[in-house]
Amino acid sequence: MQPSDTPLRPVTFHPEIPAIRYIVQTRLPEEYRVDSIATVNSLVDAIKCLDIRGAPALGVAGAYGVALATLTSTTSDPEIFQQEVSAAADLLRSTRPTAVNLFYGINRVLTVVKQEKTITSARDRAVSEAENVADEDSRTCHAIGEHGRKVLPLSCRILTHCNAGALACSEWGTALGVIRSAVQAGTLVQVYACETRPLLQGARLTAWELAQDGIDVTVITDSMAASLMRKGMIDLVVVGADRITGDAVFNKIGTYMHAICAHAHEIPFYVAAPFSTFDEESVEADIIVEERSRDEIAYFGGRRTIPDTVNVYNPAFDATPVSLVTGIITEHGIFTLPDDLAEIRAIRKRSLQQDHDISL
Ligand SMILES: CSC[C@@H](O)[C@@H](O)C(=O)COP(=O)(O)O
Repeated sequence: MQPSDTPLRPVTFHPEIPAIRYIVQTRLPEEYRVDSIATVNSLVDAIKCLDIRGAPALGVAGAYGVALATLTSTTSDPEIFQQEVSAAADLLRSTRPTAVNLFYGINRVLTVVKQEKTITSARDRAVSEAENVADEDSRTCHAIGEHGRKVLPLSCRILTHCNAGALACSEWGTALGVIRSAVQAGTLVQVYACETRPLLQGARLTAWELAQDGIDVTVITDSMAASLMRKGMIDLVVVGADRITGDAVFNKIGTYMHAICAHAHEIPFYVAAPFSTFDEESVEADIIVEERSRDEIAYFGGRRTIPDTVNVYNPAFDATPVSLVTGIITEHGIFTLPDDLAEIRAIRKRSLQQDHDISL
């Protein structure tokens, strides 16, 4: 079991080996296991099967993956080296299409690699930029927590969906970061974690994380949420996001249903996400929603639950129109769309410029 006094980091990089270590999230809660991988191909497999998952953690894994590619390349030709690292980045980009943070992390490291003339300097820059992506994400999550906790009443019952916690980030979490910061500041919080069909990230991961921290958490099935709201048992909803376009928030399938129910019951619905989750120049229709395998729905606990001849539709995410979102809690404060679009654009432009300046 994870020692309780160290921050929970689901993915870490060990350039001296070189290897990426990660908490095998598909094994939780039965087993807390940390595995090690030494190739980009193994990282691709770990991402595809959701051993590593959650938007910001995918960004960190993508960044580490590109850094790993620089260290595992055996060529001494700088041109071939650049080609190999770019091919590894393409492979990592092909793993999951919806969470924009994955592309953000990969591109940050690839950009610095491309600026270097020698293999040695490219490796050094890649390793330190990948660590920057991870460290920035953990600072960002703490800032999101600080901004978010201020909107919570002193005692509240919060509904969340999927896992937007430390396991989905570098540490602390986005939605669960808000909860952790609130608890730390003395707010009395009771969390209802929706189990999150079909892969149960809420039941397996959110419940595990919060229980580890001694935070009051109760798991409910996804279909119970509306009824709890109607009974006055929920004060607000906080979820994470995989991508935020100018008009919609993409998050785990089922999120939209909670947003509609919250709206019907006049319950605030917050999204907690870093700026790296914004894709504000796109709109909902531009985004590819990942469709996952039939077996994730057709089997439960190893047993078949659907006749073989019957179709299954398994989109991993849904889109919630921004009109249903009370506020987007970020590291720079709380925003609403479309009202704050210009400000979001300006902040994004400034931080992209900063990244550029730092990397030159
Ligand atoms: C801070 S994580 C936000 C989202 O990535 C999370 O809510 C989610 O939908 C994760 O989906 P997953 O398919 O488990 O990667």
